[in-house]
Amino acid sequence: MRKVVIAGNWKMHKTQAESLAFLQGLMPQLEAVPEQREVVLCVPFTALSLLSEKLHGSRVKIGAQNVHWDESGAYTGEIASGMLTELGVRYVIVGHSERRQYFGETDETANRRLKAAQAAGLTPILCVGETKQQRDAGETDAWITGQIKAGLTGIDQSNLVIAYEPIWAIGSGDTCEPEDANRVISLIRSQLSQADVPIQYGGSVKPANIDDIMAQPEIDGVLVGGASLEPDSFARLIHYQ
Ligand SMILES: O=C[C@H](O)COP(=O)(O)O
Repeated sequence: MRKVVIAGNWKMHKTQAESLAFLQGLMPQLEAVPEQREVVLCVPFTALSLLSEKLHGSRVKIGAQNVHWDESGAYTGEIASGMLTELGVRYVIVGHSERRQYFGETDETANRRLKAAQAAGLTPILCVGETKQQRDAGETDAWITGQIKAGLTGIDQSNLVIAYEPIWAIGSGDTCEPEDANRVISLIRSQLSQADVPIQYGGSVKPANIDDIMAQPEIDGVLVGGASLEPDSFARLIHYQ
């Protein structure tokens, strides 16, 4: 049976003080989360240490939002895998569309980051997704197929999560129809050599649509931005029906 992974991506939000306030609201709502659901919070580098300590032994695993491919070196502003594992970080987002759009990341650099993450024992969450223009041109399937092929070259699929995030659905309130997301995720799964890789959907997931999204047979979880920033909202996503 495939694992379900419900992950929040805080992006560039929350100071340490704000992170603590979030935890105060979330902690009482972590009881009775079904065993097979993995709950992850991918937080800014500056909050990793604090949250890792506070959430130790809880149902919530900590994730980072990026990792460099080298173990150390002259890479100003970058963070190495060993710096994350030392803090108890378990997951790391790789190749998010915002990294690709604003910071020049590519399938090739995503692939290198994935390898470094896995070598350190981190579970990478590889993000793929098409633009509105590509979707309207009927290029979604070819684009996603190419991203998966390039991103996963030489990757161990036994320690991997994939997130399908159509770029036009991110932060827009314009969610992909659950059946449509299910179809693309099925296409991604058909390209994998391992059957048990969890594949998430991401893009304007919120309490109002989580149940419909998680009812789809191919969708194994969600990667959530905006709706992961408030404890009550994130708790509702964790406790989807
Ligand atoms: O990583 C999360 C995605 O970019 C989705 O963000 P969103 O839930 O705010 O649309």
